[in-house]
Amino acid sequence: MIEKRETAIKSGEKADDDLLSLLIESNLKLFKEHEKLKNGGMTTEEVIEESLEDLNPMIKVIMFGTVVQSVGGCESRMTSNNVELGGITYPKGVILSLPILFVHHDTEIWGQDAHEFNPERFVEGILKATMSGQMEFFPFGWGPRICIGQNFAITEAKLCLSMILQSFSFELSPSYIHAPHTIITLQPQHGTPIILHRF
Ligand code: HEM
Repeated sequence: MIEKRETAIKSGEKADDDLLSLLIESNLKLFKEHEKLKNGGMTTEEVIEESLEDLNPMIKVIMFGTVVQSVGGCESRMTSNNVELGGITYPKGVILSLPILFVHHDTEIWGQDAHEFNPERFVEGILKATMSGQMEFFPFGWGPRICIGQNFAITEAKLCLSMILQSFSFELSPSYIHAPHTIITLQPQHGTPIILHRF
């Protein structure tokens, strides 16, 4: 199956709209730059082996998420007819997306301390944390295209933090530079150097 699809993609045929073709296409691109390819190419086994071993699992997840969002997202997020939302009429063909970062920092929703890291605002639940009492916190998106990794990501974060906190206390290193930026999710541009103290 892999060989058949690879031949089709290499000969310029439009790839099928499914996961296998997306993976083969991105693998072909990656392996074009791979040294081994210059020495006669790779077997299907090597492609499978390499794609499983060489690719950092997190990069695979991000690539997949990005591909799914850019390929599938545009079709499902585009207005198919004129629609009215919040008093504004959008014509057919407009791509709508949720400005998560802006909504999460809106002082009209969260109050004057919207820009402060204050997890205690959620102490009585998410609805009570907003001025409107409405659901306006959606870090993983919402609706049918909500992040499929939500439960995994939350469990992983809780697990990692609780394992670290069992053995270490930690503080932010003075070398930390506060420069958050967004690549799908909000990230520290220069990393987050921390100093660990073993108990
Ligand atoms: C803190 C970690 C994460 C955050 C904040 C996050 C956030 C998001 C957001 C905002 C979306 C877009 C939802 C939408 O379009 O409405 C999304 C989609 C997606 N995420 Fe995540 N995500 C995280 C971790 C993960 C993990 C660990 C995985 C996989 C194991 C993952 C897989 C995906 C996939 C496949 C989609 C596309 C879903 C679709 O369009 O149907 N994410 N994520």
